Amino acid sequence: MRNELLSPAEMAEADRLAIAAGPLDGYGLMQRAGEAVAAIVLARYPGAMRVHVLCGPGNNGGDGYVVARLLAEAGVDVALWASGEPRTGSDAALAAADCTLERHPLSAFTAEAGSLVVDAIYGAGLSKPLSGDAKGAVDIVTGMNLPVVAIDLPSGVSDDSGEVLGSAFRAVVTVTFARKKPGHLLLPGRERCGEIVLADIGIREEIIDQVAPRTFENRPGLWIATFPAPAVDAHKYKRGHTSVFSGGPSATGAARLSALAAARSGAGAVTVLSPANAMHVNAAHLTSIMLRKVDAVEDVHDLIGDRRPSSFVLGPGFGIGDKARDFTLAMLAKNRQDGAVEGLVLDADGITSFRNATATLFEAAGRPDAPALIMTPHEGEFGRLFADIAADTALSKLAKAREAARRASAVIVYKGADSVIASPDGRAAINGNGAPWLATAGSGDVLAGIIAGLLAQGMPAFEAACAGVWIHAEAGSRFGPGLIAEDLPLAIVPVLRELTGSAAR
Ligand SMILES: NC(=O)C1=CN([C@@H]2O[C@H](COP(=O)(O)OP(=O)(O)OC[C@H]3O[C@@H](n4cnc5c(N)ncnc54)[C@H](O)[C@@H]3O)[C@@H](O)[C@H]2O)[C@@H](O)CC1
Ligand SMILES: Nc1ncnc2c1ncn2[C@@H]1O[C@H](COP(=O)(O)OP(=O)(O)O)[C@@H](O)[C@H]1O
Ligand SMILES: [K+]
Repeated sequence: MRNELLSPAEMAEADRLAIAAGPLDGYGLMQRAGEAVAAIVLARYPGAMRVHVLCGPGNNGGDGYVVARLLAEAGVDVALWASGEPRTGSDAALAAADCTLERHPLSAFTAEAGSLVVDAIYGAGLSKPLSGDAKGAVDIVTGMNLPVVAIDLPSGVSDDSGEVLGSAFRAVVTVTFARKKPGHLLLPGRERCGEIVLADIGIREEIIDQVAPRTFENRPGLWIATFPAPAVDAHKYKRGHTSVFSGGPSATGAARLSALAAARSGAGAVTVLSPANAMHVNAAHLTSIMLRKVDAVEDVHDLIGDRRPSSFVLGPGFGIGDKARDFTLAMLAKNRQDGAVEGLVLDADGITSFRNATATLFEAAGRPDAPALIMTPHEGEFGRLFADIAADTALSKLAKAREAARRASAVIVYKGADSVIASPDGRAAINGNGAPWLATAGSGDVLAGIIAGLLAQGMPAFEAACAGVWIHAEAGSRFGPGLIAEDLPLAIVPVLRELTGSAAR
């Protein structure tokens, strides 16, 4: 299954190109869409006493008229409710003309317990918050807790941002066409869609290739081709060396979590870089992970010269201030070529340290041949580096991450229940396999370590970030209740095993 997500403009373009290429015209695509929805309704609700089909004035409503006609032809008791007249000459007007069922005004909508609702009020064309008869219908259906099958999107959910505009249906199943849309994955939209069924309406792969979408669902297919596996003649440094900066004596655990995660993700060698006064604490808790004293910037240069770690993590438990800034800039000043530093994962305190020095950081990251910078902010940290972007209510989480990545010349992992990974080259992915069990202290430290471990093994920065987010989320979701961050490095092992198996096929 392909992973592209289509924005409203891209979906409209795909429709246009598909119609131009034939053989289906706009009404033909609409009939395919309606057929797909009717088939789902008949398969999932064979015993539905009554189906209420709610049609809006646009093409989403057009799909609804097709569904109403097909269900009635199949012998279902259908009640048809309409909000507004389809525009003369539109595909929806053709669909409405072909549907001879009696039409009731949506403003008079009533339903009975045990009935099913097909929501065809608004889809991709949603332009403002639901009001009037549409909002009234949502209130009635929600109040009665009736099952809803949504066409394309639950009405009220923005397909671009996943925002709920005013109010929205909560669907059991949402049937969408050609590809999913960002609003199916971004919160709160994802929660309103229920199960998402993707229907083929005859928009071929070549058409999607022509549209060339830059947004993806974060699934293994997106990055498995670059997922690392050790070569037959691998030795530990060849598998990749990750170094993780530790905080002072009372803040060392976070770095060790990152280090362990980097090692589990396959880096052949991992070193914790510790201030002198925390060496004993770290030494007491490390076994296979190496330890090295690093107090000053010169120590960072020496380490890179001697041990050549290919990736770093800086931030977890590190402390905020000059030292974090100096170390970060020292690493970003190295050249990537000749196998020197591949990249740096900047997390937590590392991010916050640049709150008042963003231009310096972004400039360093934007230098040609600079190591890749991957930043992993949660919402609070994101606002510290990108206050104006964070405050812009016109931007979706996807657009915010994308704009931040471009500005910072960095891969941005904008964390949360719907993490977005964005590359400065414009690609972005939305993650959907997480679970709230991951909201536990130290979980982010583990994520930073997994990404750095993959980076050290030669995975490109965007792919490493996407893979890290997916693996972390998958491990946490499978583990479930009781998860603490210490469990995560081991919990990723079965996930890695499956990925390695599938990469080998
Ligand atoms: N031929 C095609 O282009 C196809 C379109 N498809 C369907 O067409 C849908 C998109 O159709 P449209 O672009 O006509 O858009 P919609 O049917 O989603 O919306 C129709 C119009 O309603 C108005 N509107 C939007 N939100 C409103 C609100 N809150 N209050 C009052 N009025 C509002 C707007 O003027 C909008 O253009 C897709 O979601 C999909 O279901 C599918 O049939 C596949 C083929
Ligand atoms: N409700 C949730 N559902 C899924 N993933 C979540 C949820 N809440 C947090 N996460 C994930 O858990 C991790 C938490 O990281 P972070 O906020 O940095 O925590 P910490 O600083 O304690 O390590 C992130 O990867 C985030 O995406
Ligand atoms: K809808």
